[in-house]
Amino acid sequence: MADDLSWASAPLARIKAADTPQCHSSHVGQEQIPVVNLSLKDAEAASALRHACEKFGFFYVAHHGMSQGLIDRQFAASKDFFSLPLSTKLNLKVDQSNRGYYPFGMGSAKNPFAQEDRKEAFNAYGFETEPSDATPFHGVNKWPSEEDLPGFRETMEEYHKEMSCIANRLVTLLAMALGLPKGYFDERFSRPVANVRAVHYLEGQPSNPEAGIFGVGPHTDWGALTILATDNEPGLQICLGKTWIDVEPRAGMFVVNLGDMVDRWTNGRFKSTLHRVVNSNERFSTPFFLAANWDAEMSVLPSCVSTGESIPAAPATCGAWLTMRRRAEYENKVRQLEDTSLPNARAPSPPRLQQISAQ
Ligand SMILES: O=C(O)CCC(=O)C(=O)O
Ligand SMILES: [Fe+2]
Repeated sequence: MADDLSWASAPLARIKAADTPQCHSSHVGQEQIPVVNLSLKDAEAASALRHACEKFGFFYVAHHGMSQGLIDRQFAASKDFFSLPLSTKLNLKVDQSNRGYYPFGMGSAKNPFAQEDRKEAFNAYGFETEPSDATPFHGVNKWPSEEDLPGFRETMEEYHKEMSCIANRLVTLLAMALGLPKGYFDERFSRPVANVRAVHYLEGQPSNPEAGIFGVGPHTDWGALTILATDNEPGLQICLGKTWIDVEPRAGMFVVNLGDMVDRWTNGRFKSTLHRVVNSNERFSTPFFLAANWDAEMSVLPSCVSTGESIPAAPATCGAWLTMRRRAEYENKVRQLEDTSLPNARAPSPPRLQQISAQ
């Protein structure tokens, strides 16, 4: 795996570092985010998908096939999890495996100039390796015991499994939308790095974009695509042109966005769009992140390169990509902490764990 991080901070045309400030203004505008109806025949759905991917990188999916019952059960399970005593949750704290509990105040602020994201989260992957596996994103999931939270694991695993089916359909449509054979991407998603993340934006912790305080700071997703379920609380915004656009929750639909892998494979034809969460109230959301196989290639699709077009450098495999994005984020954070001239040095620190712990 290459060890050079220079690409991560270089102003690359296509590969957006997490801190690229495309959307300067705090102006929030309106735009119709398209809906892709998954009950349509493949060709029709693929055509709608193509338009959405080229223009927005974001779309709703309707008639996706997941029952409202399972969506509701997942949110109920997620709320029960976050209501556990902090000490129980902290026993499941994330490590290099990226599995388990992200406490509030530790976070993964993706914008290094912002403060920590105002959220707590729980992460579980659809694959496991040996507990001793020190490869980033590998290892075993960290579930609360059945005694502490009966049925939580079963619900989240069922949700993950059904989300994987929707994701597979989207991957097929993605290939068709690019004019490729239906099964073109199947091989690179045969053992995907896919995870479900329950997220809780805390009550009494409203965002304040001017002060650099966010539910989630501006970022692009690292994987191939993300399928997001939210409660009825707004907050998600995407950067179109130079304006932040609200993505309102819509009953019965998920929000889907493309991540950096698809942006890279298509050389920017299909967009991984900058987004953030600006919330006023308590909010729950559950993104399902689909990345390709660990060893899948990051190379640009031949059909997406015109003669003479230059292609920015990038790691060779999806695993190397994920590892570097994570490391770049971490190193940015360290740089930020060390550099007192950065804006965050002047902003007040978020309250630490003890201060917000109601348990
Ligand atoms: O909670 C949301 O609406 C989106 C969260 C998000 O963008 C992320 O976790 O990558
Ligand atoms: Fe995201």
